[in-house]
Amino acid sequence: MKIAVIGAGSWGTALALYLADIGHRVRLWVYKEEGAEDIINKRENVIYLPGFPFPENLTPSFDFEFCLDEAEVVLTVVPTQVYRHVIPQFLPFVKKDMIFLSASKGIENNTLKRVTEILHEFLDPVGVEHIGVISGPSFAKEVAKKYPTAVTVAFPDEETAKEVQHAFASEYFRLYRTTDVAGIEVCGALKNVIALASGMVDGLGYGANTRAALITRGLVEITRIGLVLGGEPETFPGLAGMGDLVLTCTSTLSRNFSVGRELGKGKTIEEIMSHMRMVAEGVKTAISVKQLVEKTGVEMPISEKVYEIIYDKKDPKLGVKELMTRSLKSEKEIF
Ligand SMILES: NC(=O)C1=CN([C@@H]2O[C@H](COP(=O)(O)OP(=O)(O)OC[C@H]3O[C@@H](n4cnc5c(N)ncnc54)[C@H](O)[C@@H]3O)[C@@H](O)[C@H]2O)C=CC1
Ligand SMILES: O=C(CO)COP(=O)(O)O
Repeated sequence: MKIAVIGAGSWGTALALYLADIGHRVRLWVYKEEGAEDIINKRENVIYLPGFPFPENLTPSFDFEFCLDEAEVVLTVVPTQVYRHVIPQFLPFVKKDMIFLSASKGIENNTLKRVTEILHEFLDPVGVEHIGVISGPSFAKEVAKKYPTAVTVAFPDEETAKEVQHAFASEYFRLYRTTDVAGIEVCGALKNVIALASGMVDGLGYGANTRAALITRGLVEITRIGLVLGGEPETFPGLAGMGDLVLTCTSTLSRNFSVGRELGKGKTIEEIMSHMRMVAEGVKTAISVKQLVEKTGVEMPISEKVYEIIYDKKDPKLGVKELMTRSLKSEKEIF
């Protein structure tokens, strides 16, 4: 297949390398920023994913027209909050039979749109029919190292999901398919906020008990809002739900976990972000979650606490205490 990957961060690059490795023709759009010329000239992502040279069927470029030319699949992998600025730049080169697939994990601030909803806003007028999402437990570096990985691909119509599933699968990258686009996207976005909380309790010096409680109750919280936002119940225990939640809540490879850990140790978000070039989507998604709670009335105590710690500068230790001393509940209560 001819594939355009929009966004040469660590995940866009890992996916581009992977898809080239299994024989597709891949063009990788690179955002023009300091040092980005090196990615093109050295044919290696020396900024975001060093150590993995590009094969000959993977071409990095700053030019959208070149990247989208003849593309059958367009994989979008930029940070959630910049989609609205990036899409208009490639829109003139979109053809209606292109398949769009988001690999980003977040919810846009203020509009509270999932990434495929942002894509629909721009691509529906062009007549693009197939817009889906790929998500699941998948650290870029581990995919680049070809470690066996399993993710989920979702499209509203099963046939397109099946087509992408088969085109993308290999002996070290396995895909499951579903039609639950909303559920998959909500899982991918919200696990980042819980991963921040998991990092915080690690930074505070708490142990495995605390982390296990957080993951379990985090999944309840994700399920609760996910169902309200149209997700299907089977999605939440799956790869994009429980799978990715466990991955990012337990590994220092996760940027969200790592940022949470620094917050737990007492640093402010401003200090942490000042020397971080990569994106930790949960930091912005926490704002969307607060807005979602206000809009829907759904209770999301862990995520709300993450917001308060980041933005209201609440002491993380106090945050944990407040969570632990909430009114006592039945475990059967989801809502
Ligand atoms: N890194 C990973 O292991 C995984 C990341 N993701 C998701 O992929 C998405 C992209 O993240 P990463 O590839 O990790 O990025 P990254 O954190 O490695 O790099 C940031 C990327 O954002 C780009 N960027 C910054 N400002 C921009 C702008 N104004 N316009 C266009 N691009 C801009 C940078 O050029 C760079 O490519 C996120 O939603 C993330 O949650 C999903 C699965 C795994
Ligand atoms: O989503 C991811 C792995 O599935 C990556 O998580 P981080 O963005 O926290 O690094």
